[in-house]
Amino acid sequence: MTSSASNKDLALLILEQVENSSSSAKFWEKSLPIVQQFFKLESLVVLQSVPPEWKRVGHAGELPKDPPIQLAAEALDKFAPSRSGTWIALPLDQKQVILMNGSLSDDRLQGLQVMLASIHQIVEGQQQRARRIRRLEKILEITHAWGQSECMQSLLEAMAEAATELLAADRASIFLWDKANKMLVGRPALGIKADGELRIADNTGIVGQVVQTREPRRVGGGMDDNQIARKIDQETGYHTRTLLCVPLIGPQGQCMGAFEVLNKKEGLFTDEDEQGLIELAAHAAVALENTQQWQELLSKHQLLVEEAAEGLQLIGESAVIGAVRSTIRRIADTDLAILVLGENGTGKEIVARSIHYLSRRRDQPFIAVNCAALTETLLESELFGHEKGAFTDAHETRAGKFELATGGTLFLDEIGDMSLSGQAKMLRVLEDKTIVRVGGSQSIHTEVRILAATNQDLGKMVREKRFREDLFFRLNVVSLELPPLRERGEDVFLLSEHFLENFCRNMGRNKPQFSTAAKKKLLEHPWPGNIRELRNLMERLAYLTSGDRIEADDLAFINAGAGGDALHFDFNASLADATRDFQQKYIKQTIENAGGNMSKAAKRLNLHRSNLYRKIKQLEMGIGDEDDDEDS
Ligand SMILES: Nc1ncnc2c1ncn2[C@@H]1O[C@H](COP(=O)(O)OP(=O)(O)OP(=O)(O)O)[C@@H](O)[C@H]1O
Repeated sequence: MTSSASNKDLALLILEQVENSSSSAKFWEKSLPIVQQFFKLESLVVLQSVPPEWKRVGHAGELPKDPPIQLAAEALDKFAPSRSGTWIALPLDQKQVILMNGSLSDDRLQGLQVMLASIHQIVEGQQQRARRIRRLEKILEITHAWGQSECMQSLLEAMAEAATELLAADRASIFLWDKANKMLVGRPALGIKADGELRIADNTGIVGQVVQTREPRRVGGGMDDNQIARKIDQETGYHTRTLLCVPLIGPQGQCMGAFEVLNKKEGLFTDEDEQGLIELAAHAAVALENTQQWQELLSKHQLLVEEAAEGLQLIGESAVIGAVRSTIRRIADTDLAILVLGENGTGKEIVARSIHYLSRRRDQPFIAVNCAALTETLLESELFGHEKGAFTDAHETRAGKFELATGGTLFLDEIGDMSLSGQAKMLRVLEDKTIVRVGGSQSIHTEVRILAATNQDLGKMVREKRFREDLFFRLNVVSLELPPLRERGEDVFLLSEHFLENFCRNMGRNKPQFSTAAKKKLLEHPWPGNIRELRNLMERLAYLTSGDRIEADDLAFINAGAGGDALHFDFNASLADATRDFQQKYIKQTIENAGGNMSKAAKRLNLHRSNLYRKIKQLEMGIGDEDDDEDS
């Protein structure tokens, strides 16, 4: 470099090094020799203050054994050049100082300071941006896996590990805020082996301050050291030297706790570390909230499964029901296809549900399809789903029952009513274990357990070629036959008590007792409608009787149910009309059962005799004119 070269030439030369340097150390390595040569200096050293030490960032010329550190400190303190003998100290920013050994006029020194400080600022800015990009890339890489985590403990551990790595710290903990109990729960907890959890009051130490103020805190290196809660250190057996703690702010702006890192491996936590931890904490809060919600959903789901399983009571002490129960227990946890046989209302669906809830599929869906209720075209789309536009009404793509039941159980009720072409499609799916949605072309794998039920004689249907033999064998690996209610003896009474108890509880009334005659009547009835008929009768008794006893006469309409018109409802009628119709029939039947004795009928209906007449008039029944009444 010629002596005529100006400060401007020097600046351009140094700026060139900014472009070509990948780090601040590289920049100084390249630019210090240029400065040294330009000013004919003996040596230069760039020092950075890292309390309580000084770190050498770069040098040119012969490295002095004993650089005048005191001079560097003085220059930094007053933020102006300082001289001592042939040494000059020039502050570059709040932390860095350049020490030069040589002769330099005050004028040239001032020009050099302005130039170096500006270029240093450019270098630092560039380096900061590069570090920020690297940090964000690292955070993205780290946090990618968090979104899929379903286990809180392993998520917290992964977060702590990521923070120690990102900030070159020794340890990290996440404190979740249990606001209701005013506690902070730290996990993973340092030195606490018992359950890996550290519980402290939410106003304790730096963590307490951070959650209360929602402001980050940095402590250590002599500054505010007394604020470190040594009580926690004593408890954990760990010595905290430096600490950085930021709040965990959830997606809705709520403070969920704090993220804390301890003991930076070298020096103190910096502004950039703080920024990095804030960014990491933002991702951590989202992942924690998702995992918390997921776990809440999971436990709610498990609670619902428990409730559903507990609510499924297969009532009955008869030998036949005992045998059904023991078969269910034996086959439930296999994946065998089971065909449940029995008349309508004998409990086929409740048996299928019991099998599902006793199997390892209990946490997965139980999906029931009534094959009789679906037309042939509907059946296919219902079972296998359809693609958008597959037919006129297919406005949306919809998954079929097979897909919805994946992992669980598919119950095909009234399988005997499935058309032959439906049976062929069903057989193909059972064999291939794949379905294709209507209007689609992609094969979708399904993994479901099939349970089927029918009230028809499938063997006879096979012989008459109305049911495919191959499908019959596939569905009928094990068959379970449910006897009609009339063959279950005393079970009728147990079921009656069970249903009546449930209905009365729902209504908030005490369960009435059956008289001996009423019980006899229940046991003698042929129950053509099976358990459903019995259940409906108990519902009506719960609503329509009011005393604490049920007499045989109260059961009058079970006979009517078998043949008469009392049980036939017009389901097109409004509720008001249906109620009126029911009341008319019920009163008429009660009067008949009482042999036309209006006082007896009124007593049975728990009405005053005159009120019964008023009711009859109001319902326009045209019977039992008060004057015609012969009883009393
Ligand atoms: N053993 C039982 N214990 C308690 N409740 C039962 C029992 N069996 C059946 N039920 C109840 O009786 C009603 C009819 O039972 P379910 O629907 O299981 O019969 P189903 O044979 O599937 O009828 P369908 O053939 O009409 O489909 C349901 O309310 C069911 O909960």
